[in-house]
Amino acid sequence: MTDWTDPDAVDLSDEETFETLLDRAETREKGHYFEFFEPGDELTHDPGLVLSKAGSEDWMGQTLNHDPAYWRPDRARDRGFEAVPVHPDYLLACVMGATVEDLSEKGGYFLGRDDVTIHRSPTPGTELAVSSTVVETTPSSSRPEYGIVTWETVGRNRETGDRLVSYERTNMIPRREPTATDGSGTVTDSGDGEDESTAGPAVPDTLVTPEGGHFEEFRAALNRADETDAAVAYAHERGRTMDDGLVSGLPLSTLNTARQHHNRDVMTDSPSGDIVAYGDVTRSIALAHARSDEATYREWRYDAERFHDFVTLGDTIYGFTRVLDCDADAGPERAGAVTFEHVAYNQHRTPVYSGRRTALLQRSHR
Ligand SMILES: C/C(=C\C(=O)SCCNC(=O)CCNC(=O)[C@H](O)C(C)(C)COP(=O)(O)OP(=O)(O)OC[C@H]1O[C@@H](n2cnc3c(N)ncnc32)[C@H](O)[C@@H]1OP(=O)(O)O)C(=O)O
Repeated sequence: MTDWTDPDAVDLSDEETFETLLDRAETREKGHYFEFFEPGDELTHDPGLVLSKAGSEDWMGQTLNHDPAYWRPDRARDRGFEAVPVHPDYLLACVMGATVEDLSEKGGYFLGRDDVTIHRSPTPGTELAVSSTVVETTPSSSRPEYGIVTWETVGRNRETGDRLVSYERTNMIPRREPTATDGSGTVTDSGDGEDESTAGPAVPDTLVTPEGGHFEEFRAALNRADETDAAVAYAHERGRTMDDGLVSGLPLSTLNTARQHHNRDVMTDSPSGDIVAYGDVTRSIALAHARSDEATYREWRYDAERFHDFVTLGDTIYGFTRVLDCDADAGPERAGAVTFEHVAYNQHRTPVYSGRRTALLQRSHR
């Protein structure tokens, strides 16, 4: 009998031997298929990520979120923070990153996120405790190899138990067993008899741009638009091309093990055909473009976030913003709340992300 523990019993450097071995080997799987998730299940995510100054600054630098309140103590104090906090996009990515191994490492795409609230602004050194509850599981009617899963996730300060971030997120998750479906999707008839292909999209004739970045300038722009049946909407000049650091580096630095971002071999045979950018990186870049054209006081809430199309290496992400509402009474005296719809789009002008964001903007006279 061969002694298979003998190091010389098998030549692992021989291609044919190695291939035969690989064929026989069972692969120890990572992540979970759609069938694993049941509504009501609670999952505690093991990675106890510690938020770091270096991680936050790297995220900010790479995504063009160059707001000095998140690295300069004097500017942080001016903005009402007791100490320099980590950037909220980095915080959100760290909370989400810690969930990926349990929720989505099997390889589904991030489709959207709702009810995102930044409850607190933690400082570097804060250790995260992250948990999720399965909210809903639905078979996909158009893609029999996938199901749709929604989870509610909460990221807390492990030491104090305080909530830092919470949200509901939806992913396409591969099924272990594809379902029987015609896979055709449903073609619906609007029923009004109008030929939609020639009607053209409904857009305002006039788009108004705020004259500055403070709360009053956004409110004035909305008032101006209201008088002239226009919308307040504008594009941002900056663009950021997706390189390796953004597509693979940033997700891995926040413990996001989704293969979509770092395994080109597996992704060749997937709907995107290549690795894709982490949704939170794409989103953060579009928000950075928008923030660079406003006097942000605080990030607050996000809703109806949707990822419409793939972003791959070499794509360039631009930003477009529509202003939806201004609320002078929300927040402290020195700021007012503005609700935006932000769109990230690529070099072909294809929207890849859209989402609503409510932020507190500084008032100009305070
Ligand atoms: C983190 C992380 C992973 C990532 O970050 S992945 C990178 C970010 N995400 C993407 O790049 C995906 C971009 N999206 C797309 O390219 C397309 O949406 C996609 C995935 C190709 C699918 O396109 P389809 O045109 O085939 O289909 P739909 O977009 O209509 O959606 C497929 C089914 O999902 C349902 N659905 C979509 N959005 C939601 C939602 N927000 N909530 C609930 N359900 C949603 C939709 O109704 C379709 O259902 P069917 O029953 O009709 O199949 C990580 O790993 O975590």
